Amino acid sequence: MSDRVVAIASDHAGYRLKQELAEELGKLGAQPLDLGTHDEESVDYPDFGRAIAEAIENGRAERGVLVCGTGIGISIAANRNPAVRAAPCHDATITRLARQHNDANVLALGARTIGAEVAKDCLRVFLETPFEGGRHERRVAKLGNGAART
Ligand SMILES: O=C(CO)[C@H](O)[C@H](O)COP(=O)(O)O
Repeated sequence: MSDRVVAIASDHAGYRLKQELAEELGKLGAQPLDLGTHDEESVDYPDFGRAIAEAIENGRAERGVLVCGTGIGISIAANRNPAVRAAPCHDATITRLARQHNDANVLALGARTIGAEVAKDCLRVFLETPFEGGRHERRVAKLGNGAART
């Protein structure tokens, strides 16, 4: 993959991991679009889930990466936008399946629940794994999400 814009955002709990993953995105050949937060001062994760969702919806980014303490709250926030299919993931296997079966376009990670190396594995698999299509196409269509397949 090359020159793909990937938006990335976190709350305070995910800030440090988000910084590491933004650097990793560059190493993987993607262009990180950092939508904050920019330090460890306490903030509200819905604001950052929404920011990523808007970047996906308006085409500024092809995919997104979100980090909060657990990956749960920030993925709930992003999934309120119908352009988003955000998947909270904790290892490479579930990340691969989130791409192959669910065509997830946002990866959500928990900085308090997984280590940085596992998070980097998830990121690589998220970027490299194609959607399988076939029977999954029909099911993803029933989710009602309007985002283009990526
Ligand atoms: O994981 C999260 C949401 O799902 C948040 O990062 C977490 O709730 C933040 O907690 P605190 O304000 O105690 O740092």
